[in-house]
Amino acid sequence: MKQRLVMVGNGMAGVSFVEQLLKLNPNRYDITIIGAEPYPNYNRIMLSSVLAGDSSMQDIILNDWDWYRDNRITLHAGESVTAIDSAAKQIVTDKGAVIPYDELVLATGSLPYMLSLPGADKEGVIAFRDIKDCETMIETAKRYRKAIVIGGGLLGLEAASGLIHLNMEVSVVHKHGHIMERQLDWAASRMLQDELERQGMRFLLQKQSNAILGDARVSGLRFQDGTEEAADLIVMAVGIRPNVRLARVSGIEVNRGIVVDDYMQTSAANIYAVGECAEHRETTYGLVAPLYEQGAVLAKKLAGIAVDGYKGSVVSTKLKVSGVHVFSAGRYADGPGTKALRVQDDLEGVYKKIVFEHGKVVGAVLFGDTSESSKVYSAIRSGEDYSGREKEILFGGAGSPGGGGRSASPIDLAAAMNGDEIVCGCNGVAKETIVAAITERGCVSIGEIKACTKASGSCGACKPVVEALLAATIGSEQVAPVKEGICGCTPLTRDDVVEAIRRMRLRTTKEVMHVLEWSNPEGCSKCRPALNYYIGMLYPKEHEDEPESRFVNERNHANIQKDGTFSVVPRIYGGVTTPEDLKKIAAVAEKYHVPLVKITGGQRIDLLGVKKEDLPNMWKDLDMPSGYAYGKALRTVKTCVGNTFCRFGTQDAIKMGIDMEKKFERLNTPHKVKLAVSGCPRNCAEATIKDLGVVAIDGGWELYVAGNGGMRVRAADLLTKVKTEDEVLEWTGAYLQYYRETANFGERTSEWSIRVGLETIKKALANQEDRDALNERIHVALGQTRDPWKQIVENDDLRNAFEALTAPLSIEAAASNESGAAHNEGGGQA
Ligand SMILES: Cc1cc2nc3c(=O)[nH]c(=O)nc-3n(C[C@H](O)[C@H](O)[C@H](O)COP(=O)(O)OP(=O)(O)OC[C@H]3O[C@@H](n4cnc5c(N)ncnc54)[C@H](O)[C@@H]3O)c2cc1C
Ligand SMILES: NC(=O)c1ccc[n+]([C@@H]2O[C@H](COP(=O)([O-])OP(=O)(O)OC[C@H]3O[C@@H](n4cnc5c(N)ncnc54)[C@H](O)[C@@H]3O)[C@@H](O)[C@H]2O)c1
Ligand code: SF4
Ligand code: FES
Repeated sequence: MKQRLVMVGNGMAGVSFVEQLLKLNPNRYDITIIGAEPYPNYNRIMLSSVLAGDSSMQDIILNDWDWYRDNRITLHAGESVTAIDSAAKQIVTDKGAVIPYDELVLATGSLPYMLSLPGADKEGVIAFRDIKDCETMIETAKRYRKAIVIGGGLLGLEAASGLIHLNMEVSVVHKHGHIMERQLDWAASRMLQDELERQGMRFLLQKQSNAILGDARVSGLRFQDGTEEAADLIVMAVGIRPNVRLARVSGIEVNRGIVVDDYMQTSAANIYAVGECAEHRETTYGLVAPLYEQGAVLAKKLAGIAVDGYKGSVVSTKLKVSGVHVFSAGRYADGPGTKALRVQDDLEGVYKKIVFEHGKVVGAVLFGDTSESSKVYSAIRSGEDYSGREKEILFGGAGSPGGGGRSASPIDLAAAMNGDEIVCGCNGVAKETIVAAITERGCVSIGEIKACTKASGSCGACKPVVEALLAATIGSEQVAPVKEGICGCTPLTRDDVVEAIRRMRLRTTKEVMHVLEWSNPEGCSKCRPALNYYIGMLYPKEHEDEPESRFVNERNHANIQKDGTFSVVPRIYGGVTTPEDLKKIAAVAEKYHVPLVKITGGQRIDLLGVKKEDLPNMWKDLDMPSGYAYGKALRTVKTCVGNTFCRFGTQDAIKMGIDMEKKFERLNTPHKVKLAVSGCPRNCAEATIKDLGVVAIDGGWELYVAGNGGMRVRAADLLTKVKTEDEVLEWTGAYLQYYRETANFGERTSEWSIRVGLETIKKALANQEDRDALNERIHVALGQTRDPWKQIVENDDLRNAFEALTAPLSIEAAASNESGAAHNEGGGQA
C-alpha cells in the first residue's frame, strides 16, 4: 500500500516540491493537498503583472485542476487545516475533514504584515498578497482615484506601479529616507526614485503613519508629524511574517518561522516545513528561488534518495516595474573588510556596484543596465576568487566577448556565459540546462524552453537572456517568433488585432475591445493607446482621435515633470531659429516666470517648470507650432551647418533638414522618431544614431536607419544611397510609413528593425511602385494633422475641455517598456 503524503498549503513552494517529488518517485505516495485559497496553484509573483495589465488571472495559473487529477492528487481547495494531531498522525480541517498522514508537509507561506493603526479595519485598507487583493485593487481603481501604498519595498513599488497603470494617483509612504533600503544603496535608490517619479509615482519619505482616516471607508492617512494625505485606497506593503499559527498550536517548535533542520524536518516526527513558513539556520526567505531549493532537498529526502542537506541560499532580486532595471544580490552594503567597484553614468542612468571581500564577490547592485546580473549572481554563489582581476566582472577580460560590457550584444554576452551560470534565478536554471533543452530536446521557442526547464516561467525577468541563449545556440534567424497577446486583456497578437480592425472595419477602441472579446471591457493602459494608434494608422481620414486613450503627456501636449509642472518645446525647424522667435521665447519665459530655459540635445529650446494653467496662454503668446517633444511622433530633425557655412560640407544639410521636418511634422508614429542631416561624412549632426539619418556624400546622400542614441545605443544601418533631395524625401516618406504600418505600438525603429530584419525593410522599399504607394498613404495621414496648440488656442470648446482635464498620471507609465525605449519620454527633451 502507498504511503499517505499530506501537504498543508497549495502555494508556489509546496506545489514545486510535489512536482519534483513526482518526477523522482511518482508512485510512492497517495498525495492530498489542502489549500485555503479557492484556486489551483497560481504564480503569486505574477500578481504584479496582472495588476500592471500584462497578464490575466488565467495566465498565472501554474497547475490547473486537470494537473491534480492527472497526477491523482486529492485537492481540498478553499479549505483550511485547523489542527494537527501528531500522536494520531492526522489533521483536521475547518470543514470537519479528518485526514490521516504518514508524512506531513507544512507549506503555509507567509501573512502580510498589517500595521495596527487606528482605522486599519476600514473598507479600502488592504494588503497585496493574493488574487483577492489584486481583484480589489482593480475594482477600486474603476471607481476611485487616490491610492496610498505604505512601504517602499519591492512589493510596495510593484503595487504602486500597477495602480498607476490602473489610472490611480499613487503616493508611496516610506518610513526611511530612501526606498528599497533593504536591497539598494543610497545612489541606486535615488536613481530608482527619480525614474519612478518620472512614471508618475509620488513619494512621501521618512513618514510614520499614525491613523487611518474616514468613516466606513478610508478617506486618508494621518502621519505622526500631524500632516495628512487623502486616499480612497490604502495598500499596506510593509513586509511579511511566516505563517506559523498552525504549527504553533500543534506544539511544533516555532521561532520567527517553523524551525527546520537541513532536511526540512520540524521538531515533530514525520512533519516537514518548506517555503516562506520555514526557518532554516535562523533565516526565513521571502523569494521563490530559495524556496525551490528547499523543495528540491525535501523531494529527494521523501523520494528516498540520498541528499546533501540544504545549506541556505544567496538571494537576488529584481524589481518588476516596466522600464526599470534594478538588480540586487547578497551583501551590497559597504562594511569592514569589503571593497567596492563602482561605475556610475548619470548620462545613461546606469549605476553598478560590486562588493568584494577577500577577492570574492559578496554582493552587488545594478541599476539601469542589469545585463551582468546572472554573471554576478553566479560569482557570488560560486565564491570564485577574483583577486587582482576584480574589474573583469564588469569589463570582461582581454578579448572577452563581454569585454566592455555595454557594447557587446545580448547574444554575444549569452554565448560568453559559463555553463553553470544561473540564468533563471526564480527556478534555479543554469545556462547548460537551457542549452541542453535546445540541443537535446529540440526546443526552438521561449515557450518550449519554459515547458522543458521552467526558465522564464515565474517573474519573467530572465526572458531576454533565455531568448539570447536560444539565438546564440541555433542562430537568430531560426528562432520562432514569440506570439504574445498585446496585453493581459487579450491573447491576440498585434498582427491579429490589426488584421481584425482592417477586416471588420472597426473604428473605435471600445468597438475593438468588444468585438474581439477583451477580458477587461475597459482595456488597460497598454492596449488603449495602442488601439487608438492602430485605428488612426489604418483609417486616418475617418478616425476620431481618443484623447482619453493617450498618455498624459500627449493629452496635455506638453511633458509632465517630476514636480507636476510641464515643459514647453516649440518647433524650431532643423534647429534653425531667428531673432524674432528668440525674442518671443524670451518674452514668454519672462512673462510666465519660467524657472529654466534649456537647449536640448535635439537643438530645440525647452521651457521647463510651466504651470498647467499657463500652457494655453503661453502657446498663444509664443505663436509657434508645437515641437511635439511629448509625443509618439516626429520629434526633431537635427542638422549641421552643411555647405552653407562649413568648408567641409558637400550639401545643404540645413535646407534638407528643414524640408524634412516641414514635410513630416505632426506625424503619429508607433514611438518617437528623431531624424538628422549631416552635410558631409564627418557627421556632426550624429545622423547615424537616429531613427533616420541622412549624410551628404559627394554627388548625393546616404540614408541610415534604425539608429538609437538612448539607453541602448545602436548605430544605424545604411538603407540606400540617393542623388537628389526629392529622393531623400521620397525614401524617408516610404520608410516612415512602412514603420508606421508594421511596428508594434511602443517599438522604436531600432527594435523594430532588429525584429523584422533590415533585409525585409530594404525589400519592402526596393520598388518604386511600393515606395509610391507608401508615400500616398503617408500623405493622406499627414493631410489630417493639425497643430494641437493652435487648435486649443483657437477653439473655445477645446480650450475649455483642456482646462477641465484633470490629467491623472494614468497611462504615462505604460509609455515605458522593457527595452527602456521610452526613457526620455517624460523628460521634456525634444
Ligand atoms: C505581489 C507579489 C509579487 C512577488 N514577486 C516576487 C518576485 O518577483 N520574485 C520572487 O522571488 N518572489 C516574489 N514574491 C514572493 C513569492 O511569491 C513568495 O515567496 C512565494 O509565493 C511563497 O511561496 P509559499 O508556497 O511559501 O507561500 P504561499 O505562496 O503564500 O502559499 C502558502 C499557501 O498556503 C495556504 N495556507 C496557509 N495556511 C493554511 C492552512 N492552515 N490550511 C490550508 N492552507 C493554508 C495559503 O492560503 C497559501 O495559499 C512576490 C509576492 C507577491 C505577493
Ligand atoms: N520582485 C520581487 O522579487 C518581489 C516583489 C514583490 C514582493 N516580493 C517579496 O514579497 C515579500 C513582501 O514584500 P515587501 O516589500 O512588503 O517586504 P519588505 O520587507 O522587503 O519591504 C517592506 C518595506 O516597507 C518599509 N516599511 C516597514 N514599515 C513601514 C511603515 N510603517 N511605513 C512605511 N514603510 C514601512 C520597510 O522599510 C521596507 O522597505 C518580500 O519577501 C519580498 O521579497 C518580492
Ligand atoms: S558634418 Fe561636415 S558639413 Fe556638417 S558641420 Fe560637420 S564637417 Fe561641416
Ligand atoms: S528569473 Fe524569474 S522567471 Fe527567471
